[in-house]
Amino acid sequence: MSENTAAITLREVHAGYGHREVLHGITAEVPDGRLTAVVGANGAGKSSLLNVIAGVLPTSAGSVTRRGQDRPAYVTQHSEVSDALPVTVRATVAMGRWAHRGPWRRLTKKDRALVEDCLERLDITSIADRRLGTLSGGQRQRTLVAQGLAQQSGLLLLDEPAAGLDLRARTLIDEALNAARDDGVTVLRVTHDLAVADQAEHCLLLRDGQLVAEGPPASVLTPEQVAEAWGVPTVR
Ligand SMILES: Nc1ncnc2c1ncn2[C@@H]1O[C@H](COP(=O)(O)OP(=O)(O)OP(=O)(O)O)[C@@H](O)[C@H]1O
Repeated sequence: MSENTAAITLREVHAGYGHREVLHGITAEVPDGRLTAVVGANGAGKSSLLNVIAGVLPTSAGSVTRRGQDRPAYVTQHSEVSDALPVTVRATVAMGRWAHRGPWRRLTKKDRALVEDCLERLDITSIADRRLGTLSGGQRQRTLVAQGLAQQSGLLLLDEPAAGLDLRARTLIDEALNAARDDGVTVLRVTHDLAVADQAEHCLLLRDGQLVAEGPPASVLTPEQVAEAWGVPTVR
Protein backbone atom coordinates (compact mmCIF):
# COMPACT_ATOMS: atom_id res chain seq x y z
CA MET A 1 0.00 0.00 0.00
CA SER A 2 1.40 3.39 -0.87
CA GLU A 3 1.32 6.18 1.66
CA ASN A 4 -1.36 8.10 -0.22
CA THR A 5 -3.87 5.25 -0.02
CA ALA A 6 -3.28 4.72 3.70
CA ALA A 7 -5.70 6.48 6.06
CA ILE A 8 -3.38 5.69 8.97
CA THR A 9 0.32 4.89 8.94
CA LEU A 10 1.97 3.48 12.05
CA ARG A 11 5.76 3.43 12.20
CA GLU A 12 7.55 1.55 15.00
CA VAL A 13 4.87 2.50 17.51
CA HIS A 14 5.60 1.78 21.17
CA ALA A 15 3.04 2.48 23.87
CA GLY A 16 2.00 1.30 27.30
CA TYR A 17 0.61 2.10 30.70
CA GLY A 18 3.00 3.63 33.21
CA HIS A 19 6.30 1.82 32.86
CA ARG A 20 4.69 -1.22 31.27
CA GLU A 21 5.04 -1.27 27.49
CA VAL A 22 2.26 -3.24 25.75
CA LEU A 23 2.79 -2.28 22.10
CA HIS A 24 6.30 -3.11 20.95
CA GLY A 25 7.17 -1.41 17.67
CA ILE A 26 4.05 -1.74 15.51
CA THR A 27 4.49 -0.82 11.87
CA ALA A 28 1.26 -1.08 9.90
CA GLU A 29 -1.08 0.71 7.54
CA VAL A 30 -4.84 1.08 7.53
CA PRO A 31 -6.22 1.52 4.00
CA ASP A 32 -8.36 4.54 3.23
CA GLY A 33 -12.10 3.95 2.78
CA ARG A 34 -11.90 0.25 3.65
CA LEU A 35 -12.94 -1.98 6.50
CA THR A 36 -9.99 -3.17 8.57
CA ALA A 37 -10.20 -5.77 11.35
CA VAL A 38 -7.77 -5.81 14.27
CA VAL A 39 -7.54 -9.42 15.44
CA GLY A 40 -5.67 -11.27 18.18
CA ALA A 41 -5.95 -13.12 21.46
CA ASN A 42 -6.98 -11.56 24.77
CA GLY A 43 -4.34 -9.11 25.88
CA ALA A 44 -2.66 -8.96 22.45
CA GLY A 45 -2.96 -5.17 22.45
CA LYS A 46 -5.94 -4.62 20.14
CA SER A 47 -7.71 -2.04 22.31
CA SER A 48 -4.41 -0.34 23.09
CA LEU A 49 -3.69 -0.02 19.37
CA LEU A 50 -7.14 1.49 18.83
CA ASN A 51 -6.52 3.89 21.72
CA VAL A 52 -3.23 4.99 20.15
CA ILE A 53 -4.95 5.61 16.81
CA ALA A 54 -7.77 7.49 18.57
CA GLY A 55 -5.14 9.62 20.31
CA VAL A 56 -6.22 8.67 23.84
CA LEU A 57 -3.14 6.55 24.59
CA PRO A 58 0.13 8.40 23.95
CA THR A 59 2.99 6.71 22.13
CA SER A 60 6.36 6.46 23.87
CA ALA A 61 8.15 6.12 20.51
CA GLY A 62 7.32 5.89 16.83
CA SER A 63 4.76 7.80 14.82
CA VAL A 64 1.07 7.66 13.95
CA THR A 65 0.15 9.58 10.82
CA ARG A 66 -3.48 10.19 9.96
CA ARG A 67 -4.49 11.29 6.51
CA GLY A 68 -7.79 12.93 7.40
CA GLN A 69 -7.96 15.92 9.70
CA ASP A 70 -11.36 15.33 11.28
CA ARG A 71 -11.67 13.85 14.75
CA PRO A 72 -12.17 10.07 14.67
CA ALA A 73 -15.47 8.65 15.89
CA TYR A 74 -14.60 6.16 18.63
CA VAL A 75 -17.16 3.55 19.69
CA THR A 76 -16.11 1.93 22.96
CA GLN A 77 -17.63 -1.22 24.43
CA HIS A 78 -21.07 -0.72 25.99
CA SER A 79 -19.76 -1.97 29.35
CA GLU A 80 -17.64 1.19 29.55
CA VAL A 81 -20.72 3.41 29.56
CA SER A 82 -22.28 4.07 32.94
CA ASP A 83 -25.75 2.59 33.60
CA ALA A 84 -26.55 5.61 35.70
CA LEU A 85 -26.48 8.13 32.84
CA PRO A 86 -30.00 9.61 32.74
CA VAL A 87 -30.05 10.00 28.96
CA THR A 88 -32.30 8.51 26.34
CA VAL A 89 -31.20 6.54 23.30
CA ARG A 90 -32.08 9.45 20.99
CA ALA A 91 -30.16 11.94 23.15
CA THR A 92 -27.16 9.59 23.19
CA VAL A 93 -27.13 9.37 19.40
CA ALA A 94 -27.64 13.16 19.17
CA MET A 95 -24.45 13.62 21.24
CA GLY A 96 -22.68 12.43 18.10
CA ARG A 97 -23.48 15.88 16.64
CA TRP A 98 -21.99 17.83 19.54
CA ALA A 99 -18.56 18.10 17.99
CA HIS A 100 -20.23 19.85 15.05
CA ARG A 101 -22.65 22.05 17.01
CA GLY A 102 -21.31 22.22 20.58
CA PRO A 103 -23.36 20.87 23.51
CA TRP A 104 -25.32 24.08 24.13
CA ARG A 105 -26.28 24.78 20.56
CA ARG A 106 -29.51 23.50 19.14
CA LEU A 107 -29.25 20.80 16.54
CA THR A 108 -30.29 21.80 13.05
CA LYS A 109 -33.09 20.11 11.14
CA LYS A 110 -30.41 18.30 9.15
CA ASP A 111 -28.76 17.08 12.37
CA ARG A 112 -32.07 15.76 13.66
CA ALA A 113 -32.79 13.98 10.38
CA LEU A 114 -29.35 12.38 10.55
CA VAL A 115 -29.98 11.22 14.13
CA GLU A 116 -33.27 9.61 13.04
CA ASP A 117 -31.49 7.93 10.12
CA CYS A 118 -28.82 6.50 12.44
CA LEU A 119 -31.52 5.24 14.83
CA GLU A 120 -33.21 3.52 11.92
CA ARG A 121 -30.02 2.00 10.57
CA LEU A 122 -29.49 0.23 13.88
CA ASP A 123 -33.23 -0.48 14.29
CA ILE A 124 -33.51 1.35 17.61
CA THR A 125 -36.17 3.93 16.66
CA SER A 126 -38.77 2.08 18.74
CA ILE A 127 -36.64 2.39 21.87
CA ALA A 128 -35.40 5.93 21.15
CA ASP A 129 -37.16 7.42 24.21
CA ARG A 130 -35.87 4.84 26.66
CA ARG A 131 -33.03 5.59 29.03
CA LEU A 132 -29.69 3.98 28.29
CA GLY A 133 -29.57 2.39 31.74
CA THR A 134 -32.76 0.40 31.08
CA LEU A 135 -31.47 -1.28 27.93
CA SER A 136 -29.96 -4.68 27.25
CA GLY A 137 -26.27 -4.89 26.37
CA GLY A 138 -27.10 -5.40 22.69
CA GLN A 139 -29.47 -2.42 22.56
CA ARG A 140 -26.90 -0.25 24.28
CA GLN A 141 -24.17 -1.35 21.91
CA ARG A 142 -26.35 -0.56 18.89
CA THR A 143 -26.99 2.89 20.41
CA LEU A 144 -23.26 3.53 20.69
CA VAL A 145 -22.66 2.43 17.10
CA ALA A 146 -25.47 4.77 15.99
CA GLN A 147 -23.78 7.59 17.95
CA GLY A 148 -20.50 6.79 16.17
CA LEU A 149 -22.20 6.96 12.78
CA ALA A 150 -23.90 10.25 13.70
CA GLN A 151 -20.48 11.86 14.08
CA GLN A 152 -19.95 11.52 10.33
CA SER A 153 -16.22 11.24 10.75
CA GLY A 154 -14.09 9.90 7.94
CA LEU A 155 -12.55 7.49 10.47
CA LEU A 156 -14.73 5.18 12.55
CA LEU A 157 -12.99 3.17 15.30
CA LEU A 158 -14.90 0.42 17.10
CA ASP A 159 -13.77 -1.77 19.98
CA GLU A 160 -15.54 -5.15 19.75
CA PRO A 161 -18.82 -3.58 18.61
CA ALA A 162 -20.57 -6.96 18.29
CA ALA A 163 -19.15 -8.82 21.30
CA GLY A 164 -21.82 -10.86 23.07
CA LEU A 165 -24.62 -9.77 20.72
CA ASP A 166 -27.19 -12.02 19.06
CA LEU A 167 -27.23 -12.75 15.34
CA ARG A 168 -29.72 -10.00 14.49
CA ALA A 169 -27.83 -7.30 16.37
CA ARG A 170 -24.54 -8.49 14.87
CA THR A 171 -26.02 -8.40 11.38
CA LEU A 172 -27.40 -4.86 11.89
CA ILE A 173 -24.00 -3.65 13.02
CA ASP A 174 -22.21 -5.39 10.14
CA GLU A 175 -24.63 -3.84 7.64
CA ALA A 176 -24.26 -0.38 9.16
CA LEU A 177 -20.45 -0.62 9.03
CA ASN A 178 -20.49 -1.90 5.46
CA ALA A 179 -22.76 1.00 4.47
CA ALA A 180 -20.39 3.48 6.14
CA ARG A 181 -17.46 1.93 4.28
CA ASP A 182 -19.42 2.16 1.01
CA ASP A 183 -19.87 5.87 1.77
CA GLY A 184 -16.08 6.22 1.90
CA VAL A 185 -15.52 6.00 5.66
CA THR A 186 -12.40 4.22 6.89
CA VAL A 187 -13.67 1.65 9.40
CA LEU A 188 -11.36 -0.03 11.91
CA ARG A 189 -12.92 -2.63 14.17
CA VAL A 190 -11.43 -4.81 16.87
CA THR A 191 -12.88 -8.32 16.80
CA HIS A 192 -12.31 -11.76 18.24
CA ASP A 193 -14.50 -13.28 15.58
CA LEU A 194 -12.45 -14.70 12.71
CA ALA A 195 -15.58 -14.97 10.52
CA VAL A 196 -16.09 -11.20 10.94
CA ALA A 197 -12.42 -10.52 10.26
CA ASP A 198 -12.70 -12.65 7.14
CA GLN A 199 -15.32 -10.22 5.78
CA ALA A 200 -12.98 -7.23 6.18
CA GLU A 201 -10.78 -6.00 3.34
CA HIS A 202 -7.68 -5.71 5.51
CA CYS A 203 -6.55 -7.38 8.74
CA LEU A 204 -3.99 -6.54 11.40
CA LEU A 205 -3.11 -9.63 13.42
CA LEU A 206 -1.51 -8.96 16.80
CA ARG A 207 0.23 -11.15 19.32
CA ASP A 208 1.77 -9.95 22.57
CA GLY A 209 1.83 -6.36 21.40
CA GLN A 210 3.49 -7.14 18.09
CA LEU A 211 2.15 -7.36 14.57
CA VAL A 212 2.16 -10.97 13.36
CA ALA A 213 0.77 -10.17 9.90
CA GLU A 214 -1.19 -7.60 7.93
CA GLY A 215 -2.99 -7.70 4.60
CA PRO A 216 -6.11 -9.24 3.07
CA PRO A 217 -7.86 -11.81 5.34
CA ALA A 218 -6.92 -14.74 3.08
CA SER A 219 -3.22 -14.04 3.54
CA VAL A 220 -3.42 -13.10 7.24
CA LEU A 221 -5.88 -15.58 8.73
CA THR A 222 -4.05 -18.73 7.68
CA PRO A 223 -4.25 -21.68 10.11
CA GLU A 224 -0.54 -21.29 10.90
CA GLN A 225 -0.70 -17.56 11.63
CA VAL A 226 -3.93 -17.86 13.62
CA ALA A 227 -2.39 -20.67 15.68
CA GLU A 228 0.71 -18.56 16.27
CA ALA A 229 -1.33 -15.52 17.28
CA TRP A 230 -3.39 -17.50 19.77
CA GLY A 231 -0.42 -19.54 20.95
CA VAL A 232 -2.14 -22.85 20.25
CA PRO A 233 -1.06 -25.82 18.09
CA THR A 234 -2.23 -25.73 14.46
CA VAL A 235 -5.45 -27.68 13.93
CA ARG A 236 -5.53 -29.68 10.70
N1 LIG B 1 -5.62 0.75 31.58
C1 LIG B 1 -4.65 -0.17 31.61
N2 LIG B 1 -3.69 -0.13 32.56
C2 LIG B 1 -2.69 -1.03 32.60
N3 LIG B 1 -2.55 -2.05 31.72
C3 LIG B 1 -3.48 -2.15 30.76
C4 LIG B 1 -4.58 -1.23 30.65
N4 LIG B 1 -5.32 -1.58 29.58
C5 LIG B 1 -4.74 -2.68 29.06
N5 LIG B 1 -3.63 -3.03 29.75
C6 LIG B 1 -2.72 -4.14 29.46
O1 LIG B 1 -2.27 -4.00 28.15
C7 LIG B 1 -2.17 -5.26 27.51
C8 LIG B 1 -2.98 -5.21 26.23
O2 LIG B 1 -4.35 -5.01 26.58
P1 LIG B 1 -5.46 -4.66 25.50
O3 LIG B 1 -6.71 -4.38 26.24
O4 LIG B 1 -4.92 -3.65 24.57
O5 LIG B 1 -5.56 -6.07 24.74
P2 LIG B 1 -6.74 -6.64 23.86
O6 LIG B 1 -6.08 -7.38 22.75
O7 LIG B 1 -7.68 -5.56 23.49
O8 LIG B 1 -7.42 -7.66 24.87
P3 LIG B 1 -8.92 -8.22 25.00
O9 LIG B 1 -9.15 -9.05 23.80
O10 LIG B 1 -8.86 -9.03 26.24
O11 LIG B 1 -9.85 -7.04 25.10
C9 LIG B 1 -2.70 -6.30 28.50
O12 LIG B 1 -1.59 -6.94 29.09
C10 LIG B 1 -3.45 -5.47 29.50
O13 LIG B 1 -3.38 -6.06 30.78
